[in-house]
Amino acid sequence: MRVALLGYGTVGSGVYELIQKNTTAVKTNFDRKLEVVKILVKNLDKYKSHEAYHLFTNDFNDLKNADIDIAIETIGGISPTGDYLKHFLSHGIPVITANKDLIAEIGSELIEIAREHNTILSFEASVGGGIPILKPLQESLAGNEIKNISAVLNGTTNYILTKMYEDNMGYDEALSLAQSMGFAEADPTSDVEGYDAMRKLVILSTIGYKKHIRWTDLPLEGISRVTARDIAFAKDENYKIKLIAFSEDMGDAIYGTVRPVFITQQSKYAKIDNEFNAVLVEGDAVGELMFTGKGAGKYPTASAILGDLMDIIQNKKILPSYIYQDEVKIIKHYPKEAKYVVRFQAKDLNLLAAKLFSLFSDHGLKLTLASETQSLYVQVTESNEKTLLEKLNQITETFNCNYIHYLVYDK
Ligand SMILES: NC(=O)C1=CN([C@@H]2O[C@H](COP(=O)(O)OP(=O)(O)OC[C@H]3O[C@@H](n4cnc5c(N)ncnc54)[C@H](OP(=O)(O)O)[C@@H]3O)[C@@H](O)[C@H]2O)C=CC1
Ligand SMILES: N[C@@H](CC=O)C(=O)O
Ligand code: NA
Repeated sequence: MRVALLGYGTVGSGVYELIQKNTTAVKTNFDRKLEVVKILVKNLDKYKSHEAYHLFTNDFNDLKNADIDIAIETIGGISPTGDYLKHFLSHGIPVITANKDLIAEIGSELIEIAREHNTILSFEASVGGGIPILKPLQESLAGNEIKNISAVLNGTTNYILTKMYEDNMGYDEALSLAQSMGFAEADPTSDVEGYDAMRKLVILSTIGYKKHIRWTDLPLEGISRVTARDIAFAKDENYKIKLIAFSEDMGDAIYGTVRPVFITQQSKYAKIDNEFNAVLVEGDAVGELMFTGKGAGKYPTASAILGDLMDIIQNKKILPSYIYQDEVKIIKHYPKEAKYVVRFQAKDLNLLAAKLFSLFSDHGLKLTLASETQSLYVQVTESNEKTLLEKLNQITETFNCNYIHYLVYDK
């Protein structure tokens, strides 16, 4: 089995090492010889002292002209990667990718090309890093109607929030650390603004509900507006803040979101820290299942790619059920009554507090003043998100202030 490796960064180098490590086992167990025959990178000079320098190239034509049985893509991004993948698939060559950006954007098109050319596209590494989740969702849970999916899906932001909470580390320092450990995307905006988690949620939801959702259609908030003071407030009140991805199939519509939420210490996510991810799936037959493990990093991600590789070696030909269907109706607000924490920043906090009491007369409010940051934290009991936002917007019109509202997530 002649493997072409596209990309040799955090994930690609991990894949290369794991292939070397498993060559004997693959020979013994499957009677196949695994061999990396080409490695595509951008900057060839970086690899001059690599023991396998002769395999490296920065010219895709070298891969086109080589005799290749499997392509593994760990470059990332949409272009030129999308064209590379189309080339392999349209020549009947199986492709494994860790690229969630590409799958969320053109996964359906790529799978159609694979189907037409009787080959495979697999992408277990694209969601939840090392956690086996796509295969269990599609194959092991095939007898279930999937009701909802909720998850911590981004290692970088979970790492940042953990370090800010546990060690009082600053946001920038925590992000730099996550980058140095290879968790973050080339452009970490994808991580911190929630795009990465949203793309993963959409991949999970498309496979789980068999309804395609565009990742740009769902409401999204990352962690860039979460302050150290918010985290301190959460700690004082016995909560934690997590970036949660959540979707629910409501029959004729889908609710889906990525947003920072408050969770209690009893939450299933309370101990999912650092680069760990967790995916909670509810099926009508099986009930709730939780999958957890390292969602980012060199070896966990390479592990998922090796899993896909073993399936291809064994000639398993199950394509992910990642297909476009009719337009799906999207619900924009959280569909259940819930508690919220709102943080306001305003000049006159006393006047703001008075206005809040008059507006929320029917709800138990708990107010906490944080005058050192000119903020007021307001805990609102059972509320409908749409109504809550109408009231909050009324306040921002009256006062010169801004706010962030956190759902208190009950899983
Ligand atoms: N890091 C992680 O924990 C995880 C990453 N992923 C996904 O895996 C993929 C790779 O991520 P990661 O390994 O972290 O990224 P890196 O930035 O560490 O590595 C990217 C690699 O791709 C090469 N490359 C970049 N652009 C080109 C190009 N135009 N042509 C040829 N080669 C190119 C780079 O070459 P050079 O070395 O010369 O610069 C480098 O070797 C992404 O899709 C990411 O989202 C998925 C799960 C987890
Ligand atoms: N940047 C991603 C890497 C894995 O997908 C993350 O932090 O989770
Ligand atoms: Na995975």
